[in-house]
Amino acid sequence: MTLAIEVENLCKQYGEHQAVKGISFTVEQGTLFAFLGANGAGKSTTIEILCTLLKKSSGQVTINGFTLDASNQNADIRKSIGVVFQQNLLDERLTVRENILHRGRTYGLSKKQLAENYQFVSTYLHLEDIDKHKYGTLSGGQKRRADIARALIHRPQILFLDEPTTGLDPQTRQFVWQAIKQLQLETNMTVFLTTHYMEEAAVAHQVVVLKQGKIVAQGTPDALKTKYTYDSMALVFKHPIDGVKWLEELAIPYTEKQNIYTIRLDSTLEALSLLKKAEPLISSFEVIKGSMDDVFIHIMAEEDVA
Ligand SMILES: Nc1ncnc2c1ncn2[C@@H]1O[C@H](COP(=O)(O)OP(=O)(O)OP(=O)(O)O)[C@@H](O)[C@H]1O
Repeated sequence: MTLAIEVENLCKQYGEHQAVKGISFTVEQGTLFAFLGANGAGKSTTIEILCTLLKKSSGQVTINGFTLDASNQNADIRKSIGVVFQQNLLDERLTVRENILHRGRTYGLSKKQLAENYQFVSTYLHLEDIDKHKYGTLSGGQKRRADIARALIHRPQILFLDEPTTGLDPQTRQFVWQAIKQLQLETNMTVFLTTHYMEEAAVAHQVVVLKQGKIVAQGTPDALKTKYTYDSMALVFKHPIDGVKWLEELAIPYTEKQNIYTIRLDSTLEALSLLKKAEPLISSFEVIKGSMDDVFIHIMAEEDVA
């Protein structure tokens, strides 16, 4: 196992305010890593430190084997990463192609290499239809594609994405997200992502949840779901009175809302045996899997960390 990112006891102080309070985690090379937290949890601060844009107050960070803030190693880190921020950074007056090629030249890529890399990013981000358009004239989704392409032009080993799909309509969001996932899978690139969309975090290899500058949960999406959520089944009875009697006879705890009775399951399979028994009584049912949304809501509702 090769580690792309190692963070140990990282702290960041803004004057009196401690935004990041001694966090430690690692990211395996070639994986999709989701860094979650409510607004103000310290995600952007952490990303900016890892990307060499902000000085840490203390702690150790290693990116692609280079030590942050060690002599001359920040330049090596910068060459080995690509970053997409929440705000757009490209020049509005230049075309998409001009912007991206200009960026590539700053890495000292040869003409041939630049052309090859442009072809590579264009394939994943589908730039064909926008590459001659001025960046300033593009829609939000088109800009995002160009932003990601710019971050990839030097073929970095790690791509940092700070809320890459925020503000996009659902269709565009899905398009951008598919491109990111495809890239990660096919090129074995490490993707470090912050997002407020839990369905994106649900496909990550590893998730870290930050709250008020501290890590409050981490693990695979499945492990987090097992720990913080449960599956349930919603039942609609033909006659609610009979349904309630049945639930009470079997001592099954339930909640009721608008004549929909929800019960907790130990596993989705438990639904099968219950449904066999309940079949004559019910008019419909739904088995509901615990989701990453539930995980996030549960963690955020827990006692505040000191
Ligand atoms: N330059 C700064 N000076 C002082 N405080 C700052 C600065 N930047 C961020 N903060 C504070 O540090 C904390 C963490 O902010 P940060 O932007 O890292 O959070 P975040 O998790 O990325 O939030 P969001 O999801 O809203 O982007 C917040 O309380 C914020 O107000």
